[in-house]
Amino acid sequence: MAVYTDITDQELEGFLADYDLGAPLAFKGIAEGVENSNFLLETEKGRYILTVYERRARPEDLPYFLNLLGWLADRGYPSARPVPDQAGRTLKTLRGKPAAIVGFMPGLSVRKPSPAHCREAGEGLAWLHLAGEGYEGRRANDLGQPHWAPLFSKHRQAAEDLKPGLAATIDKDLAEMALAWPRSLPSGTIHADYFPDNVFFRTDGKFAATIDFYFACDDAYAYDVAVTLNAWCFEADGSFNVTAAQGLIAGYERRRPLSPAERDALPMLARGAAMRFFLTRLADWNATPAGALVRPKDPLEYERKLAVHREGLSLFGGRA
Ligand SMILES: Nc1ncnc2c1ncn2[C@@H]1O[C@H](COP(=O)(O)OP(=O)(O)OP(=O)(O)O)[C@@H](O)[C@H]1O
Ligand SMILES: N[C@@H](CCO)C(=O)O
Repeated sequence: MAVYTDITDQELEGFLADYDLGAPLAFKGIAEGVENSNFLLETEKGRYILTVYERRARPEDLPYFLNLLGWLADRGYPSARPVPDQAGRTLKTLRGKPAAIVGFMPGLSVRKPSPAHCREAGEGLAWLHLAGEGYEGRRANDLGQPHWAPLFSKHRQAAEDLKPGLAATIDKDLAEMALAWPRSLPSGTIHADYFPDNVFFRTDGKFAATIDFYFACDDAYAYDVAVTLNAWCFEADGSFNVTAAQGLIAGYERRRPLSPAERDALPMLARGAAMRFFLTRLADWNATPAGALVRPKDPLEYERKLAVHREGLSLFGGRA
């Protein structure tokens, strides 16, 4: 479950009094997600998502995220538009925490994406990159390559506890990545967490919408592709599905062809992207008490993905 903040009927009524949304008809907590508290809200005017921002999202970053959602929606990208109150404000406070209402996006996420889903998701990602061009908000990637070694230094012991010997392997990876990390690829606004649970499809399998922009930042577009390859193209047995990856890239290139430099960089970017999610999962694992209501995600899933990329398996078939 991810409802960390309970909202009473009275609090909801008080909150909605600032808006022009009519009376609430239904209101319920959403179990999915781990970061924030999300509620499905139905009013006389329509369906919405009310989010109370809980942990990782820094309050000073929230205008960046909400303005980005508005920017993308204005350009026809299927992302949830923030709803302003009567004074034009989209970022509000509820129970002393930052909160916002955004439009409800129809569609369903898929648990086990097929190569066809990967192709559609790839196209949705390229569309996002193009729609984000010109957005003036700036946010450095605070989970980008320069931040990995400092983050790992706080959690070395947890890595050793998970798998003896792992800390030294990660140290070596981090040193190699620091030397070889691509630094001059085309960059712009990226999603940075484009996982299957954040992408919705129509019932005919077509891409429908993207949600959860709370890691969005400025970084290389190809790094976003690499995050996506890792999240969508590994099989349950830990193998990398090259067909799904090729489909994802082909879908992406329907809208935004990758340059030769971006293609060449993908194996290293995918290795780094696996490191990023291994590290944040490791940190969460380390910080979550046994028996907590929200189970942290498994860091070892990403340690295995990291190991696959360490072997240098080519994303385009054969070995690199
Ligand atoms: N705009 C939206 N339209 C429809 N459903 C939404 C929308 N935003 C969120 N949801 C629903 O709420 C759930 C949780 O949302 P979200 O992924 O943003 O939460 P989170 O706590 O930030 O999660 P995560 O762990 O993925 O970072 C989604 O799986 C989806 O079911
Ligand atoms: N997508 C992330 C969680 C994001 O909030 C992960 O799988 O580790």
